[in-house]
Amino acid sequence: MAFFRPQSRSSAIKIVAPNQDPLPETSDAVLRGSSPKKDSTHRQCRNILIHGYCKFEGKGCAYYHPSRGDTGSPVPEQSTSTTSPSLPAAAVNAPVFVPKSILSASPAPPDIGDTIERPGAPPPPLPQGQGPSQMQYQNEYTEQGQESQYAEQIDDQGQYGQYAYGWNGGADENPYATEGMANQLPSLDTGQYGDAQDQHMHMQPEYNGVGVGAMDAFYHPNTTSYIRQPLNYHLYTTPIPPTAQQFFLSESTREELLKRAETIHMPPPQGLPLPEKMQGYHSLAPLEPMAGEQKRKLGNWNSTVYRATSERDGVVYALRRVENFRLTQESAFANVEAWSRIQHPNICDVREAFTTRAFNDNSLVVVYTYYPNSVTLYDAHLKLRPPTFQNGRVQHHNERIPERLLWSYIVQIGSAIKAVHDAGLCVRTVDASKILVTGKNRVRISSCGVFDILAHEAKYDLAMLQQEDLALFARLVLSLCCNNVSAMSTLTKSLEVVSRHYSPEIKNVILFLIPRAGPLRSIQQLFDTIGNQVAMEVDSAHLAVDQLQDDLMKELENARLIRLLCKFGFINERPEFDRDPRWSETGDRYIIKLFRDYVFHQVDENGNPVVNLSHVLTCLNKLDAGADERIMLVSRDEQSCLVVSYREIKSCVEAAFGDLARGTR
Ligand SMILES: Nc1ncnc2c1ncn2[C@@H]1O[C@H](COP(=O)(O)OP(=O)(O)OP(=O)(O)O)[C@@H](O)[C@H]1O
Repeated sequence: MAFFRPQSRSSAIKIVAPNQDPLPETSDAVLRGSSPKKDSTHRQCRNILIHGYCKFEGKGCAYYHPSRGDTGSPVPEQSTSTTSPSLPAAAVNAPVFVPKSILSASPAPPDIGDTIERPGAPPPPLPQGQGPSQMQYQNEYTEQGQESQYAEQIDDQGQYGQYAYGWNGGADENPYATEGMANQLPSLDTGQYGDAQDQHMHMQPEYNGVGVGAMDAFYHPNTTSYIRQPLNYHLYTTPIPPTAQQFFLSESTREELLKRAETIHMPPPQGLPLPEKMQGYHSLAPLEPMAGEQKRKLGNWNSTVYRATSERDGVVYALRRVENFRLTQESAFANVEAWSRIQHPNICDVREAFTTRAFNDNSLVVVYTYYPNSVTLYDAHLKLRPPTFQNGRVQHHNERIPERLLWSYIVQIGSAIKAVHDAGLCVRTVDASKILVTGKNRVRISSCGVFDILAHEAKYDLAMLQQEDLALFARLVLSLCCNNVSAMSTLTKSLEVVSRHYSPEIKNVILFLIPRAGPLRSIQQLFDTIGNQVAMEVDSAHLAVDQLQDDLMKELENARLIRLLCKFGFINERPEFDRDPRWSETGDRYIIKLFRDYVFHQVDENGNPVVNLSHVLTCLNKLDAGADERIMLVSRDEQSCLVVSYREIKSCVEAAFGDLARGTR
C-alpha cells in the first residue's frame, strides 16, 4: 500500500486545531504550530501564500509581505472570489481549501483538442465523415488518371505499354477492417495522425466531464455548455490496488503490433535495381530473394512480391509482379473487379492490377493488402527445419500440427474457397506457398486473381476449375497432416499417417475432397459435414475478439490519462502567462503544483524517490473522475498543508487549462 501513503514529509508537520489567534485569514487555511517564530519579520506571511494577499498587511501583521514583482517565493495571486462557501472539514481537523474555479460561474473550460474560436482563426478541420472519403479520393484518382476502366498507353514502339485496373468498392464496408490493423497505422506523412487525434479529442468531454468544446457540435448537436459530472465507472469500488498490467496491452499483443509497425515503416534496401516510382507506388522493397539470386516461380512464370507505398493514401501494399507478361487483350482484367469485391477474412484483398514497363520489361502487377510479418503456410509448417536434439535423440521432423489448429486451417481455408466459389470464381492458388499466416492461427489465401489474368486465353470450365480447387485443398490438408508437400504422391501411406495421428473426421475430409468419379461435389457439402468444427472455430474467434477488446479498453484508459498529463505539462512550470511570471505558481495553479508533487515527487522515510506507477495511475484516475476523496498536499518548505478533494483539484486543472486554451484570463 505504499502508493496510498501520504507524502512522508508531511509527518513532520504538526497538525493542530486552528486556534483563536487574531489572525483570522491565516487560521482559515493554514495549519501551523501554536507559537510564531521569533524571526517572523523574515518569514513570508502565509496569508500571501494561501490567499494572495493579507488584509493585515501594514495593520500590524508581523510577517514579511513581498511586493507583487517579487518572484523569489511562490506567492498565490489575489483571489477574485468573494463568496467562498466553506466546505465541512469533517475528515481531518483542518481548514478546507475552496478553489476559485468552483465559485466562478465562468463557462466550462475547453479541453485539449477543443477548438478555441479566435477572430480571424482558420475554420476548424472537418471531422471524419465530413471531408472527402477515401473512396472519393480513389474515384478522383480513377477519373483523372484513368480515362476509362482500362487505361491504355501505347509506347514508342507501338506496344501496349500499361494497362491498369483499379477498384476499391466495398473497402468501406469491410467488416474486418481492423485486421491487418498495423497496415492502417496512422502515418504522419498523410496527416492521418491529425485526423485520429481530432476525432479522439472531440470525444474527450465524455471522458473528462469537461464542458462542451466548439467542435462538439459535430457529435452532440443539441448540447449546451455545462459542467458534466463524470461517470462512476472511474471510481474504484474495491481497495484492490491496480497493477500496471491492468492499464496496458498484453505484452504479446504489444510486441506483435510494434513489430508489424516496424516492418511497415522500414525503409527499402538501397542499391537494388528497382524503379523509384511505378504507377503511383514508391519505396519498393522485395519480400523474397530477387529474381537472379533465386528465380521464384508462379506456375511457369517468374514472379516476385514487393512491398510498396501508395502515394495516393500513404498505405503500404503488397505488389506481386509477374515478369515478361505481354498483354494481348483487355479482357484479361475482366475478373479483377470481381476479385476486388470479395472481402473475406481469409483472403488477401485484391486492390488493383496493371501492366508496367517500369522494370524494363512488360510486367504484370497485382496489388494486395499488405500483411506485415506474415509467412507462408509452407514456411510455417512444411519447410524442413535443421535437425534438433531432443530427449537424447536427433530429430529431423517438423513438429506435427495439433489437430485443433488443423481444423482451424480447414475451416478458414474452406470458408475462403466457399466465398470465392459463391462469387462465381475459382481460387487456383490453394497451395501452402500461397497461403499466408498473417496472425496467430490466422490464414489468408494470397495471389488471388493472378491466374485469371495470366491464363485468360485458355477457356476453362468454371465447374471443373472449382473441382480442381477441392483437389488442391485435399492435397494441402494431406501435406499439413504428414508434414510433407508431396504426401499426395504416396496417398495410401500418407492416409495411414493421418489415421495414426488424427481423428477419423480429418481423414474423411481428405477423402471427400480427393477427386473421384461420380457427381460433382461442392465446398458447401464439406461444411455440411463439419458443422461442429465450424462452431468451435466461431467460439475461438469470438474469444479472440473479446481478448482484443479487453486490450483496447486498457489503451482507452491510457489515452484518458495521457490527456490529463498533457494538461499538467501545459500548466506546471509555465514561465509566464498573461504577463504574469508567477502564474503557474499562484492561485489554483499552486494547488496543481502541490498535487504534481504529491503524485510524482514523494519520497520514502529515507528520502529516496517513490517511483510507483500504481500510485500515479490511482491518483490520476481519481483526479479524472473528480472523486470526493480528500488528500493532504504539503508545500515544499513543509510549512503549510492543504486538504483538498480530487474534485477540487480537477476544477483547478480545468480552470487553469481553460485560461491557457482561451489565451487570456
Ligand atoms: N499480401 C502479402 N502481405 C505480406 N506479405 C506477403 C503478401 N504476399 C506475399 N507475401 C510474402 O512474400 C513472400 C513471397 O511470397 P510468395 O507467394 O512468392 O511465396 P514463396 O514462398 O516465395 O512462393 P514461391 O516459392 O512459389 O515463389 C512470402 O514471404 C510471403 O510471406
